[in-house]
Amino acid sequence: MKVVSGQVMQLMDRRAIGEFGVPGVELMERAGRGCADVIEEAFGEQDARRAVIVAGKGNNGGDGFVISRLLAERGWEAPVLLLAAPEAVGGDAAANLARLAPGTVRSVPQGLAGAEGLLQGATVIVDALLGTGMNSEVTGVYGEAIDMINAAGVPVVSVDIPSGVDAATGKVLGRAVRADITVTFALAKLGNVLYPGADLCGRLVVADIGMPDAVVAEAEGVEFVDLACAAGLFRPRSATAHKGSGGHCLIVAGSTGKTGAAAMAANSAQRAGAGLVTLAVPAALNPILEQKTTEAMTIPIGPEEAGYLRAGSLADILAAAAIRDVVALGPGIGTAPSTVYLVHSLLAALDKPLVLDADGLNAVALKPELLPARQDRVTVLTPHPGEMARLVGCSVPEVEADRIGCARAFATRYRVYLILKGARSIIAAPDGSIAVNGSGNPGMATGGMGDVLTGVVAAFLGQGYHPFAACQLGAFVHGHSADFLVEPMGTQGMSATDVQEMLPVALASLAASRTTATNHQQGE
Ligand SMILES: NC(=O)C1=CN([C@@H]2O[C@H](COP(=O)(O)OP(=O)(O)OC[C@H]3O[C@@H](n4cnc5c(N)ncnc54)[C@H](OP(=O)(O)O)[C@@H]3O)[C@@H](O)[C@H]2O)[C@@H](O)CC1
Ligand SMILES: [K+]
Repeated sequence: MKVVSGQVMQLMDRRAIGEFGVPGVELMERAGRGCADVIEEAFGEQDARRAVIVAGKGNNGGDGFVISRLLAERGWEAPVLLLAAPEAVGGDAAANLARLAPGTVRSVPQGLAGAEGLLQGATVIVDALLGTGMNSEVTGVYGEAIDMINAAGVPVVSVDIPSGVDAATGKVLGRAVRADITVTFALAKLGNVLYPGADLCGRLVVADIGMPDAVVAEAEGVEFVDLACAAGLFRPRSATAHKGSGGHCLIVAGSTGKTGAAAMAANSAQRAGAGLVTLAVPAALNPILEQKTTEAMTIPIGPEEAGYLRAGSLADILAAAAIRDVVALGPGIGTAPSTVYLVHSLLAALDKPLVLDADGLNAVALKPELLPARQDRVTVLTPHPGEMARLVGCSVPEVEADRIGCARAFATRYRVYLILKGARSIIAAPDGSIAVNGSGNPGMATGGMGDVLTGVVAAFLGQGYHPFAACQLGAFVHGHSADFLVEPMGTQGMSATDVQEMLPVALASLAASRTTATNHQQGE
């Protein structure tokens, strides 16, 4: 599903009106109708049908006037609380304001004192205060109205985006409405899918407002990776599959005290569909990993007493990589100077697609200028915000303030693919393309989850997926697998190993979604 910023949506509206001759008032009519239909479907069965529309002076409010008129035509009581003087409303919104029956609108430009009673007995509140045109922190009467809506204890339907949420970033500007349903138009906005906006939207419905296909196709946006998107990217195994066609992953991992990271990365690669997995581990840890893993093969690296990877093992690792399809480097390797030197040497010398995580990333952060030495070879980085901050040389709050911008800038500058982890992981490609992962839950906030992701992404790369697809699938399947665990175990105490063991179930669900989609197409 394509997702755009509020600014891009406004450009799309202008193109539809200017180049394709769709009248703005018609777009507003369709937007209002889309909301009214959702309201009718969700709340229309109730005996008392009273929708209170809280409207601002812009076109978001204009949508609200259409909703009021259409619901009234369908037998609803649909009063409007307008937070501006009627004269302050202009354009298409003014045209729709003029079409409301006398007595429908109560205008309160100065404040809400005395207007609280209007919400009493409401079946639903329609939040039509602010949409893509919000341009500053919410204060004054708009802020009061948001507080009043949130305190009313009545279901809320937000028009386009919960008022107070920035459509470009999902951030709350001052305060924001908490909606039960949000009806957005033509395409979802970034603020509908990025946190905290995503959480404030409740159930998201994308209403078709007849935006011309060319305008939708040419709009600059990002891909939101949901089940349908991931299923479309996924290639189930063919009937003639053999272990050679599943790809062979080499996982270079582990140091004393961190054998679990190596085991989880290897086991997750296998659970995500890798044909074969080999672990290259410090020699002293080999007996432990022989025990911890069953399907994976292991290669002891370095002298017998070695509890960490050393620079002198470069040739051995290159030889191991030469007969494998993809290398994952970093889980649990530690930050010993000799290990860091080894990572730096491998960057240039490894002639295979490479996934770098954890201490592999910390080593790269010391010399990111080495990344271009990989030239056309595929490199995937999977940093969490702390690792991203180290890579860029900034603070974690700076990364979090603009996750998409930060991921895109690094990926394009260093010609790498990057998965910036966190709620709604951002996937960036060297050409600047962005995808936002839609799966996952707070249960994943625990150690080892990154090692699982590394194994999963390596498995998809090893199977020959395009790197951008491998990153999208890797991130989605990782979160989707964890989502299957929420019902039986909640979000506290879920472990990375639990997620690893659920990976085949997540893959099966992608395959099933593909089959359903194909059946639908054939049935059409
Ligand atoms: N264009 C189209 O054809 C279609 C658009 N559609 C709908 O239009 C919406 C976008 O409409 P929009 O551009 O009029 O902006 P909107 O979100 O209503 O708010 C802007 C108004 O609020 C004000 N304001 C801003 N920030 C504020 C704040 N913090 N606190 C208080 N006030 C603030 C600002 O005033 P200003 O500061 O500029 O004086 C301005 O007057 C979009 O989300 C969708 O619902 C659909 O009908 C489909 C067709
Ligand atoms: K709104």
